Amino acid sequence: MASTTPSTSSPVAVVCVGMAGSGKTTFMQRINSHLHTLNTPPYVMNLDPAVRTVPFDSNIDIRDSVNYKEVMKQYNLGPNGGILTSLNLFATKIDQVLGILEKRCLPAGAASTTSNPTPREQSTASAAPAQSPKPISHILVDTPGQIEVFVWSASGDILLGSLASSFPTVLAYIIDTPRTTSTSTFMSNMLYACSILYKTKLPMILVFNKTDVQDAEFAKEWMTDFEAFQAALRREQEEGEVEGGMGGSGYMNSLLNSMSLVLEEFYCHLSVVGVSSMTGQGVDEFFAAVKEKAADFERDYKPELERRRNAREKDKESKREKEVERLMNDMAVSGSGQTPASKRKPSGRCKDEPETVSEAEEASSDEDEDGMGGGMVDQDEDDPDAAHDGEEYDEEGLAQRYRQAFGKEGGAGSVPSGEDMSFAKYIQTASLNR
Ligand SMILES: Nc1nc2c(ncn2[C@@H]2O[C@H](COP(=O)(O)OP(=O)(O)OP(=O)(O)O)[C@@H](O)[C@H]2O)c(=O)[nH]1
Repeated sequence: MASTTPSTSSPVAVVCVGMAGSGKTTFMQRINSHLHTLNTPPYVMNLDPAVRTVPFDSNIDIRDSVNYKEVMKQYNLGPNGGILTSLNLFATKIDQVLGILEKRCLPAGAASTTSNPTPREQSTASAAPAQSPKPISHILVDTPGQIEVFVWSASGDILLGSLASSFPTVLAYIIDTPRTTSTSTFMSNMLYACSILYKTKLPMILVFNKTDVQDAEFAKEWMTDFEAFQAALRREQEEGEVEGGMGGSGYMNSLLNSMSLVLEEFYCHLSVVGVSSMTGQGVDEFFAAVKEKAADFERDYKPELERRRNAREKDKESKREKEVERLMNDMAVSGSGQTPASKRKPSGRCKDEPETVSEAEEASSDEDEDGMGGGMVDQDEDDPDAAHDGEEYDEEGLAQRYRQAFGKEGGAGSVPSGEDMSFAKYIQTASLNR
């Protein structure tokens, strides 16, 4: 997978997520036209496969690669399954997508991969920001309305993780302000935002949208002043008691009270802006928050991302080493003078040694479950030449792999003797008997 260390001149990726109808697409349209007005056109990606029309020009559009309706038909899926599968299919092209993004958006020489332009790129080449004299400062990403399909799916993980490995990435969580004025819907929205922050581990901006209909000051106050939230809660309770509504529920109130205390810490990590995608009010404030969060990404989030990536690599490496060690042990068990006599059967075969390939595979998978070894797969993953399919998985290939394993561990002089090859021999015998 392509990975480039983002430099300070890297564009910032702004990923818009939010509940259905919160105004993601309208917001994207607004910030897109704002950047065009400033003569700093962004690079735009649409990841919503189900949207019929997009009110802005996108440089990369998932609908060019995946036909959502066809996916639903072919896999016999409903709308959400169709979106999820379309995203999965698109995620398989992430290397290509990153290649294009890096080529178009990173300063010359910084891109780690190259790629051919997509048909859309070719067709919109004249309007593409790549041709613009100014470097790209922002990558804008619109996501499907079904927020959970993107945020909680493996493909969403892959897309966000890949983006963040190449560019400072910021989440813009769009909130429908007029529908968040009650303490309970406000708290539900905050908990959802908290879960996304926890899941993605990316810096987040809360965008209270539609401020032309409902001012967002109340929300900002609730997030900074615990007592203001409590007062609103009491007010709702009194109204609820008068009207006999849910506001009077003692359980709900104490839960909301506690949640607001718990979330105080979470609020500190967020930037909050009120925006009207209709009028453009608050957009400057939003871009100031993007700048701040991009700096946070470089300072706090990137080292953590790199730490996790290194830990994954280390884990992979140690699994590979364990696997080679296991093979060495297997061969030692079958070889002469290396296994204690007490552990051997009279035939020379260890009592735990499997008789057939399927037994060996079972044993290997048992070990994997126990966390004892990474299996053969890891080795093959990193050695495409070692990849095989049924017919080619012959004894010669096996012998060669054993020789390689020995060569790696014990040097050229440690190629096993005829007797030491007994493990390979029994596999040969087993495969002849199959
Ligand atoms: N008054 C007002 N209406 C808005 C604003 N932003 C969006 N809307 C309206 O909210 C509705 C939903 O907007 P969209 O942009 O389609 O929302 P979305 O989140 O992209 O929707 P899905 O992708 O279908 O989930 C539309 O009717 C918009 O016109 C705003 O700032 N003010």
